[in-house]
Amino acid sequence: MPFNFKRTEIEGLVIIEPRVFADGRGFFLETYKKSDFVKEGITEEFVQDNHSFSCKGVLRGVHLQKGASAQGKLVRCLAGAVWDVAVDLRPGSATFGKWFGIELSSENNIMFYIPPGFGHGFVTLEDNTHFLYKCTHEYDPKNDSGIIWNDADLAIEWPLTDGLSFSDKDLVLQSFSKFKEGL
Ligand SMILES: Cc1cn([C@H]2C[C@H](O)[C@@H](COP(=O)(O)OP(=O)(O)O[C@H]3O[C@H](C)C(=O)[C@H](O)[C@H]3O)O2)c(=O)[nH]c1=O
Repeated sequence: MPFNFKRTEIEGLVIIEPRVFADGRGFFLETYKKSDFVKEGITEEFVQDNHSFSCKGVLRGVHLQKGASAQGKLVRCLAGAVWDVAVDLRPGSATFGKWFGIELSSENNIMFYIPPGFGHGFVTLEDNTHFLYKCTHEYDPKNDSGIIWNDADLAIEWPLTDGLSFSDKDLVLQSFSKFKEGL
């Protein structure tokens, strides 16, 4: 089996450890295989691939697309390292408002599947971090939404909190309570 799939305490989140084939030249690994992922229950079709590059201390998120534009994401770090966070924002979920964080890096090659309905964000732990991810819905800015990174109710434990850089948009994202009002 080229992938080791591990579940978390939040239903739907999947940690994926690819099998690394190392040899004298370097290594080879598969980053996605439909048949294995469908067997694991990750049946959504991926329709868009994204790539972001950041220096250390960049925090992107917490973002999601609303309604029918909700995106599932299969994320990984090609170079560098991130602390990646998924927040359960699925109305009616037993873990609504709960978050899960994991370090993804070019060292550990770990991938992370985040189903539609979750907020997603990460903070980069190293310079020259290249973050790649597959999405199950195309970009739909009309349905872009998010929650401020340091919302007290979500209480996400970010490993870096000082000297961070943000987009202007991320600095004025709504609170979790405001987000809930809109549901
Ligand atoms: C997401 C996206 C953005 N853009 C354009 C819109 C902006 O002009 C520019 C930068 O977008 P933004 O500042 O929203 O990029 P991030 O802050 O990295 O946003 C992402 O960060 C978190 C971690 C996510 O999980 C989402 O995929 C996404 O929200 O790229 C596009 O053209 N297509 C896209 O799919």
